[in-house]
Amino acid sequence: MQSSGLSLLSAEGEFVVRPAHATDDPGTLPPQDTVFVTLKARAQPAAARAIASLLAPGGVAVFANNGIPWWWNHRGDGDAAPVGKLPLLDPEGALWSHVGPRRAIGCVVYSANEVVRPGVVRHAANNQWLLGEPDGRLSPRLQEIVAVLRAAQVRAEAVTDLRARIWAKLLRNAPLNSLCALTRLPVDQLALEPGLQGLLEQVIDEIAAIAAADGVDLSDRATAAKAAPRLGAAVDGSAAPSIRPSMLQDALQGRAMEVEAILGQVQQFARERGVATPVLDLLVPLVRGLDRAARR
Ligand SMILES: NC(=O)C1=CN([C@@H]2O[C@H](COP(=O)(O)OP(=O)(O)OC[C@H]3O[C@@H](n4cnc5c(N)ncnc54)[C@H](OP(=O)(O)O)[C@@H]3O)[C@@H](O)[C@H]2O)C=CC1
Ligand SMILES: CC(C)(CO)C(=O)C(=O)O
Repeated sequence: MQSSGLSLLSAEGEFVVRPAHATDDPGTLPPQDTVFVTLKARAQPAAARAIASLLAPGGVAVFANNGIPWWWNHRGDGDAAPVGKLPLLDPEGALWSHVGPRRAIGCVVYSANEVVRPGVVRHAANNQWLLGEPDGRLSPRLQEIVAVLRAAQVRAEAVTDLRARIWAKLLRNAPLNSLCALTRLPVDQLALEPGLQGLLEQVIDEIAAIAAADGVDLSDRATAAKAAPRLGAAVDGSAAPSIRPSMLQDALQGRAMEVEAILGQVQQFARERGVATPVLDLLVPLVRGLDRAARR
């Protein structure tokens, strides 16, 4: 990025941006009003101090992530309660104590991408970014950030029901990311194997049942996710190119996987709410094992 900028390759065209600053040392940057965190969930706790030190007074960190975010239990009633922290996602509470959920904004991303070489990203499908406050308010800071993104041609939207949107995206990520990582198949080839299609549908039903226990009705979306699994994250109806979900990309490169954000914490919620999840119960240890092997 320092030498050649950041390139985006896409069917809609290609462009190169030259960032004003590109550094691996956030300490060299001045305080920021907004920090976009696009780290995998697993990398966030170790970066908590660096993220916090980048924030100007009144600054906010936007966490653009798949799965359950670390701030999930913050609903606007104080951030000191230890019960708020989710140990599977924030084991030492570093995100909770250094960044703090009051300085977090969540973001659900429908945009399939892969880094093909350093500084070069291939964009496969979709461009929808749903941003929301943990307490569901349509705050001025939320609206300002969405306006900045929209001015940059990013299809961003401020939402007041982010947790429901997170559940809806999990209908795709829990089955697709895990089954693609375990089989090494891209999304468009999963449906060619009848047994995999069946598993995928069962995971979708389990996610919908856990969401229902959390007060979120995903029946229609679950039906749609089963009907068009080959579309992956496609929300615009366009034909899906071959998509390798981020967890498959991690598996192929021997990187840590987002097991807990996409599967483990979801299973934990199911247990707390008494929802039976036989397929998730099988997938969680399998993907944890895959993750362990990939990182050896
Ligand atoms: N890829 C996709 O299509 C989609 C991804 N998502 C979600 O978006 C989030 C980000 O995923 P994705 O973009 O695929 O992830 P990637 O792994 O492609 O990118 C993460 C980046 O973080 C960098 N990084 C890791 N640790 C640090 C650190 N301590 N400080 C600074 N940079 C660091 C990595 O650098 P390096 O490469 O040098 O290690 C890498 O460039 C995830 O939650 C994912 O689930 C959501 C929708 C679609
Ligand atoms: C596969 C995709 C694009 C949507 O399911 C995704 O969110 C990911 O790669 O993690």
